[in-house]
Amino acid sequence: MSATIIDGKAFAATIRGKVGEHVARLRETHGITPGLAVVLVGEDPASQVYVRSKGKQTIEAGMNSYEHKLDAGTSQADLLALIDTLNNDAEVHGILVQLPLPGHIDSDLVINSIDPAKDVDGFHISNVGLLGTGQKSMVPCTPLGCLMMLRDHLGSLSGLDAVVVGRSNIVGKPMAQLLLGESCTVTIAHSRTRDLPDVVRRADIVVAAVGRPEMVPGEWIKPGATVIDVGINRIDAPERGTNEDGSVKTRLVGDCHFESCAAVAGAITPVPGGVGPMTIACLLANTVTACCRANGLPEPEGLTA
Ligand SMILES: Nc1nc(=O)c2c([nH]1)NC[C@@H]1CN(c3ccc(C(=O)N[C@@H](CCC(=O)O)C(=O)O)cc3)C=[N+]21
Repeated sequence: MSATIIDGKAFAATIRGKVGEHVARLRETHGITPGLAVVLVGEDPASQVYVRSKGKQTIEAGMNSYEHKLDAGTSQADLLALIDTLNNDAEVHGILVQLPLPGHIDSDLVINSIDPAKDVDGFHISNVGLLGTGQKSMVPCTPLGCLMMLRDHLGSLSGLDAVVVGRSNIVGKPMAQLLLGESCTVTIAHSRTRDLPDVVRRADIVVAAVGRPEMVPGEWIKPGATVIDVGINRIDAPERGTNEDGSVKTRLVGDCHFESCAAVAGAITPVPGGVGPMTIACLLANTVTACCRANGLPEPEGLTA
C-alpha cells in the first residue's frame, strides 16, 4: 500500500473544534446559541446511523439540538406544518429533513418549503442555483467535507482533472459545481457512461458517489491520484462469523475497492472514517454559518466553501 490515508475522522474532529470555538464566542459576545432542528420521518436505517452521532455532536459543540421524530405514516401536510413552525422559530438556525422520506411524501416539495437561509443541507432549489452561479449559498455537507479534505491534501486544485462518479442531487452534482469553482476540469460519470474505466483513469481527483460496494477497482486509478470515497455500503462479512441470533456479521465498505485503490493512489479516504465524519462536521459548520448570517455577524472562518 502506497497511498496516504486521509484521516476524515481526525479532520472532522478539528472542524468540530473550530465550530465549538465559534459557538463559545457567539455565546460570550452576543448571547446567541446556534440551534439545529432535525426531522426524521419513519425509520430508515441509514438515517438512523446518521442521527445517532449527529445529536451527540451538536450538543458537544455547545449548540442546541431539536429532534423531531415522526412516524412513517405522518401526512405531508403535517410535515409541512412542522417545517413552517421551524422556519418561524428564531431559536432554530438550521433545519435538516432526513432523506429518504416515505413514498407518500413529495421530497422536493418538502425541501423547497424550508427557509433557504436555514437549509443547512443545501438542497433547496435557491441554494442549488446560488451554488451553480458561484454566489453565496448553503453548501451540501458531504461535498463540502470532500472539498475541505481535497484542499487540505492538495492545496490548489486549479487545472486538475476531476471525475465525479455519480450524478445525485445530494452529492454528485454539487460536488461537480464545487470542483468547477476550484477551476478543475470536471467530468460527471454515471451508470450510462461509456468506457468508465478510461474516464476514471484520466482523473487526478476521483470522487466516487454511486452507492455500489467496491465498484471502483485499483486498475481504474491513475497512479498518484487523490481518491475520495463517498460510499457507505454495508455488506455481509461471513469471514467475521455470525451474530448471536445466527445472522451473518457485516462490515462497511466504500464505492472503491480500498486495498487495490490504495496501492496506486497518491491519497485515499477510508470507509468508515473518511467522508462520513466530515459530513456531520460540515452540518455543524453550516449551522454556525447560518446562525451568523441570520444575525448579521461575520461568517466563521475556515468553515465555509
Ligand atoms: N437530509 C439528509 N442529509 C444527510 O446528510 C443524510 C440524510 N439526509 N440521510 C441519511 C444520509 C446518511 N448520512 C451519513 C452521514 C455520516 C455517516 C458517518 O459518519 N458514517 C461513519 C460510520 C458510521 C458507522 O460506523 O456505521 C463513517 O463513515 O465513518 C453516515 C451516514 C447522511 N445522510
